[in-house]
Amino acid sequence: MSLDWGYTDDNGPSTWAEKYPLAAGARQSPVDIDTSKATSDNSLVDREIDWSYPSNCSYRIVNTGYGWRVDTYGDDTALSGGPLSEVYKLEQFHCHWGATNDEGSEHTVDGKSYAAELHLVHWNSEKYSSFKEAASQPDGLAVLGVFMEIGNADNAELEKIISLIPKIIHKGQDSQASFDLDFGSLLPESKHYWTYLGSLTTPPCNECVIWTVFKEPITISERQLEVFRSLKSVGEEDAIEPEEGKLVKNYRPPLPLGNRVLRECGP
Ligand SMILES: NS(=O)(=O)/N=C1/NCCO1
Ligand SMILES: [Zn+2]
Repeated sequence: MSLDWGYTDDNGPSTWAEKYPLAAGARQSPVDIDTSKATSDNSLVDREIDWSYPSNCSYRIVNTGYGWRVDTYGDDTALSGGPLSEVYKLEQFHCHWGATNDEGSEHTVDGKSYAAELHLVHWNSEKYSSFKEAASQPDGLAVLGVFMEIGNADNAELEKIISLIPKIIHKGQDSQASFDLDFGSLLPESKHYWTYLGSLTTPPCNECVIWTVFKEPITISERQLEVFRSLKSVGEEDAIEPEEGKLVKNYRPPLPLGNRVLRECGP
């Protein structure tokens, strides 16, 4: 069964509002980060953003049909401070990329795209009893956005995930693995970021996300990015030509910031 949304001309971002009306809202993500509009806020400095993730844990990686997603098991994870008033738990992380290296990130900075963007999705476990409930609330989710640019070397931490992708080439396939993932290495050294109120960038595009987009990118190699692009959006049983159904891009282009406030922490 084909997806009722995706990233092709037939089911891509320009069509989503037909089936998912929230996608046409005024608090949508991603946005282009116009650095001239960013305002500093001392409260972001006073309460430094802080995270705690386990070093070794079992994870499930799944091909959702629109990318890879690593489901974590939330316990022993915590994200707090910065723009957040409560403690949030890590639910999952995933990535967005493009067909070529000059596109792929969802957020852009002064019109510049990066080659990919990593999203660590957290939910407000202090106020709400489940991820599903939190995803229906304006302060329910906190997503960390990390830009990825092409570097000469492989990203060793990402390689632990990328090495599993050949097991989930087709939509619906998953793989269970326990590995010692150093999340700290998936995040940039600098804690400087932009933050604004937005939405999920995938349907149903709920306007429930407090976004934190780090200013400093991490690196990924061209080879590693090509592995992302080898994923397929169709199931193994879907008889299509080998080159068809490749997930060469899965990013939503920016939406208007409108009258939302864009704050920054750090130069
Ligand atoms: N790209 S995103 O905004 O993180 N999208 C989602 N969807 C479910 C959880 O995060
Ligand atoms: Zn995402």
